Amino acid sequence: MLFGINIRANWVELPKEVQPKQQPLDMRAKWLNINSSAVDAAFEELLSRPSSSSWIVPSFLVFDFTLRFSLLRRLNLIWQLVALAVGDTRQLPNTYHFKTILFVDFKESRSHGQPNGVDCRLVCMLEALCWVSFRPRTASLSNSRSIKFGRTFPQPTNFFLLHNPSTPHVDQYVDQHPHLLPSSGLGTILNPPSTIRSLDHQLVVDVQTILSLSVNMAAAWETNTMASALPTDTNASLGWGASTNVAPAADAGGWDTGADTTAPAAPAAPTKTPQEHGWVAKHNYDYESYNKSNKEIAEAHAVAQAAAQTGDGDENAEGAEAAQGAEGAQANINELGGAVGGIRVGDWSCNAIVYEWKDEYGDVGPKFPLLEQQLFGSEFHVKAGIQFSAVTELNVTQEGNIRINPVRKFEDAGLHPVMLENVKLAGYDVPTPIQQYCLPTIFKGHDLIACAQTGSGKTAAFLIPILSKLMGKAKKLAAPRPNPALFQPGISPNVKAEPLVLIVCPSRELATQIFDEARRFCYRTMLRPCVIYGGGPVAEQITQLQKGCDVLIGTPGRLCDFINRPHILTLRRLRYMVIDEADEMVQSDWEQELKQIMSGGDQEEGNIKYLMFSATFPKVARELAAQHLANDHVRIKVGRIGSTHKNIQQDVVFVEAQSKKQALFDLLMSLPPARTIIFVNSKRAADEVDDFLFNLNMPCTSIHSDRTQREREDSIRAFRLGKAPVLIATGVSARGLDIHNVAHVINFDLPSPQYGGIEEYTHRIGRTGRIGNRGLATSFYNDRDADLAPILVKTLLETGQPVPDFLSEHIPTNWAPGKEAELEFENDSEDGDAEEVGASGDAGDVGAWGAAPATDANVSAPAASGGDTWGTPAPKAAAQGDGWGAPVGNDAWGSNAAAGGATW
Ligand SMILES: Nc1ncnc2c1ncn2[C@@H]1O[C@H](COP(=O)(O)OP(=O)(O)OP(=O)(O)O)[C@@H](O)[C@H]1O
Repeated sequence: MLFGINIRANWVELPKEVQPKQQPLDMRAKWLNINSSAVDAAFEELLSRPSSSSWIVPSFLVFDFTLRFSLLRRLNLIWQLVALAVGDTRQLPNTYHFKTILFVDFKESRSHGQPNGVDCRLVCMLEALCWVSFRPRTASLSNSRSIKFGRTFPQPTNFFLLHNPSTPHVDQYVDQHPHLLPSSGLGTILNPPSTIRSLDHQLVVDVQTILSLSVNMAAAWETNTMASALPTDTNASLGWGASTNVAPAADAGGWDTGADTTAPAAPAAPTKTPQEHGWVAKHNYDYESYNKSNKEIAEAHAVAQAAAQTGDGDENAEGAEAAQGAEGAQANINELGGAVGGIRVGDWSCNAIVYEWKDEYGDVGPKFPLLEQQLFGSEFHVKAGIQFSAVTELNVTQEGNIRINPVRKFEDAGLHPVMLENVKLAGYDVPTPIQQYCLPTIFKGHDLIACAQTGSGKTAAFLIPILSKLMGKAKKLAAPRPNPALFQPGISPNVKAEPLVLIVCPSRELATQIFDEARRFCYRTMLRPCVIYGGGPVAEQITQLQKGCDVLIGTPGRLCDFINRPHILTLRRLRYMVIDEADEMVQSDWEQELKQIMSGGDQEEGNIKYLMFSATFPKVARELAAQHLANDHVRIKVGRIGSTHKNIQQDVVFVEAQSKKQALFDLLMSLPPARTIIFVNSKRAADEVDDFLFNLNMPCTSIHSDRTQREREDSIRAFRLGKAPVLIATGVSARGLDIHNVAHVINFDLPSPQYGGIEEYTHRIGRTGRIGNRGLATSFYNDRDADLAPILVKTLLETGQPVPDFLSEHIPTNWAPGKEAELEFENDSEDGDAEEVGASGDAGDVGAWGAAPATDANVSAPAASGGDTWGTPAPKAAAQGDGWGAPVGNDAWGSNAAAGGATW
């Protein structure tokens, strides 16, 4: 049975008798039938190919892989379509097998374009194929999923891939996987690559026609009828079909205009392409790199590490570098495989290069110029911006029995000399306010809750003092470790990880980012940082731990997994535990994990200092957090808890739901191209928006929790490097991300209270306007966001942002310019006594933390003490208003502004 029909693009319902009756087969999938003569001829050609007579029903299955589903949904879709296609043997007299399965793979869109996307799709296809050919009469759909590769096909199957030339990776994939060919016994694939290619040429035009008709399957999924998924409304005002998912004409490859066709008029094409507007070309993936096996990656890694860390060390470094000359240095960088920040293309973030300590180094390790360049020299690091001084205007409030004297200069902080050098190498001239208070607090050994705006340097606020303090003691405290020169995974004796510092954070991306920062500050020291996170390669993470691990950064699930394997990880030596994004950690689903981690060591009571950090800290989270800390813990906040920064311009525009995608595209095309993050509230929306923009040639990528870890890391890397300067993300996956030159954040969906509300809003927009840079945040608002409106308006007023007319009813009645301090924010209110201690004048933010009355027991700033006798004098409380360093000229749109030549 061939489900053929006419070119008028009807989506024809599956005949009643083969419609599945029960879940999970109760799908709304329908058949796309095409009657174009050219396509039909090609189909006939396919059908005429030899096949086993044992096939009961020759039929076609057309899979449209242009859809952007998560891996799970893709699998479900495939399974369910296959089930539909073969018929339900419980309902039908015969088993329907396919003679031919035709996979239409025509468009490289983001998730498809990703290397793992390719693998996933082909794996899905092959699994589907296995299943179709193999399905026992009694097998249920769920059982069938357990069918694995390696089983031989009972009958030959024709397996076709149709794809257009813009997706050469399919050919590459088949070329690189000869085991898929018949000789392996894994079925008969009658179209070796050459056939695929010739088929491709025959059919490409028609495939594009199919494409133009089938793009909207996703909408049909929801609407119960494929017909409604087709554009029926030309909606002249927008130039788009009523269905927001309908692809634009620019992408569609043209509608068929045959005589019997009543195809809708194509929507108006955008007048300019993104590239004409100055956006970089959309990014093609480097499949060669990403298809490397873990073994190949590990080998390249070993070579690179050796290249980065050779030479006699410090004293010769300058001379060696000079001798190397520009050419030599370049050659060495090339040996790092085009690595940026010590991570090569295609490598896992957990395998990024770290400084490998050798026993013969004495107290301080030698310099390695190439490694130094990788760690500190990247142009992709966030640099302090022109508005750095604005950070100092914020009031600092501290609370608790202890009073901390801030340090105004790194030189006065009693840092280990190597740390001081690393701080300079990182380009930090002066500490930010949160650092001014955290450094002495941590040096003095207090537990701490610290709250400061997004992008204000909280990571360094804990890393610098902790690592500096440990540097002098590492030899005494650290666990034994193998000689890095001799270490061989699987052969060297197993050494368990016994970190001194544990940093826990909610997202994988944040974990790897903190790891990057730790790699910098551990440079030339014995302290070895490692990162472990879900989705990453377990074996490789264990290998890293076995090389030595003094500073461990991790996400809760993977941490608990390793803690439960005491031969891999023990917390018995732990001295510091840091919980980053602490409000998220204490409030979310991690209660069990956090409990296990906090009590997971057999350390002596009181040995561990607990430190909690976040930019937002609702009262309930603060109370929960405080339960984990010592009674005399210090609490520090910079500005109002959860406040946004006035370096971020916040625009709110009214956009109806159905117009959002068009509005988004128009917005991106109305501003100079610049690195942009677009936030949505669901994984599905992330997929859809990404598809929409990508099909309009916007250089975008996306990330959410259903993506494989490979895809996630690759997306972030592409965004960080500017290859894909538009990132679509769900909120959680982007918490804490610190990416150079993010000039624009767009809330495509505002975070309603069930999506994190105003705290989530603060974190999202805080991806721009970091560390003194200016940024723009645009939020799409419509009536569905009314719940958020009152607090959103106060947030706007607090930093002097204009309130749009449609939100003016939410302006508090007693509001007047200059009364920012009187705005009431529920989550900031407490009833205690606190002392405002820092920064410029304007009192008005007192009493945020409550609890014990403040005493005047000034704690002097740290002398070079605690065994770290590094000879630096104890810092004096410097006068306020140390300049914040020269502006680095990193203005909101900065150098990106130039149309036609955006630099990322
Ligand atoms: N003293 C400093 N001078 C210059 N740059 C700094 C300084 N301290 C930190 N930075 C840089 O500022 C950027 C933001 O820091 P970080 O990511 O720690 O912010 P954060 O406060 O943790 O933000 P979020 O709440 O969004 O996670 C980083 O790129 C960091 O390297």
